[in-house]
Amino acid sequence: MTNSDFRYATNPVDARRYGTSELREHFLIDDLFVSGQINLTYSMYDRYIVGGAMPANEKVQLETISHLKSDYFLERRELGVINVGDKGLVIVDGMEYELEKKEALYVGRGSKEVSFAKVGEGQPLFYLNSAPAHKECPTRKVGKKDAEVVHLGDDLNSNKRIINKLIVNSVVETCQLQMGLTELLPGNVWNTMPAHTHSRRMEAYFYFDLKEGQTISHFMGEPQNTRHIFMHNNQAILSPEWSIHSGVGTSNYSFIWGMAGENLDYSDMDTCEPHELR
Ligand SMILES: O=C[C@H](O)[C@@H](O)CC(=O)C(=O)O
Ligand SMILES: [Zn+2]
Repeated sequence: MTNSDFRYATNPVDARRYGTSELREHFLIDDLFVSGQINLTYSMYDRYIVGGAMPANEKVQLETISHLKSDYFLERRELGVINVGDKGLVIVDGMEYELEKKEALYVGRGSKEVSFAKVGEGQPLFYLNSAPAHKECPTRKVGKKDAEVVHLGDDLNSNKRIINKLIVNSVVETCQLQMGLTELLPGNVWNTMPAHTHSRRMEAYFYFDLKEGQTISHFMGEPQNTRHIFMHNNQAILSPEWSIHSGVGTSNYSFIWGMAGENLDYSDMDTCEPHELR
């Protein structure tokens, strides 16, 4: 069963008045993985969809949702899938792609049947991002060895991390989707600091591999007008194009970033230095 939720976009001036519950209601996505279900959030930020697929013993099929008014989900869209659980299968029009934890699959526009399945007893958890697509690009698996890897940060600033660019245009052709996975090394807790905005693209973060009982304070908002949202393991958050997206954990963790919008230029960011934040 494919379930969907809808979010309007918020402008930065209105967002300044939001309290804790409104921030959580508009930006936090906390119900991604439900056994035997696909849960999707359709947002008005570049019509980006964020979701999760958790196959039970039966495979679970990606169905179209009412917001798309399409015959099938990928009629006018592209899809990025990253597995954050045990080994699993993504089946695209009869072709099986086996994904280990932290491996990705790009699924091109026009693919009619997409389903998710277990391999043996393990529980795969497929994190999904989708954006409107103007043309068909070939479906392709991106394993961890195919990633473009960047090392950022250092121990002294508690932000030593590995950026694995998975679904980016130097690795796989896409229309507007970009996705990757960042791993904080033990003892390091800050992601995306110095923070940045990119008004050409929206972004979504999905935090995982956070240890039991720990939390992440995610920072959003205009650089001079920030807010925080406490997040737990396996939760996602929408970042409007005007917002920073950065976080600090009570322990280390990993997260998936996904973006869509005007360009495919990962480095097109406006950086905010730590002392400039308010
Ligand atoms: O626009 C790019 C995204 O925000 C992330 O790739 C940043 C990130 O993973 C990091 O600095 O840790
Ligand atoms: Zn960003």
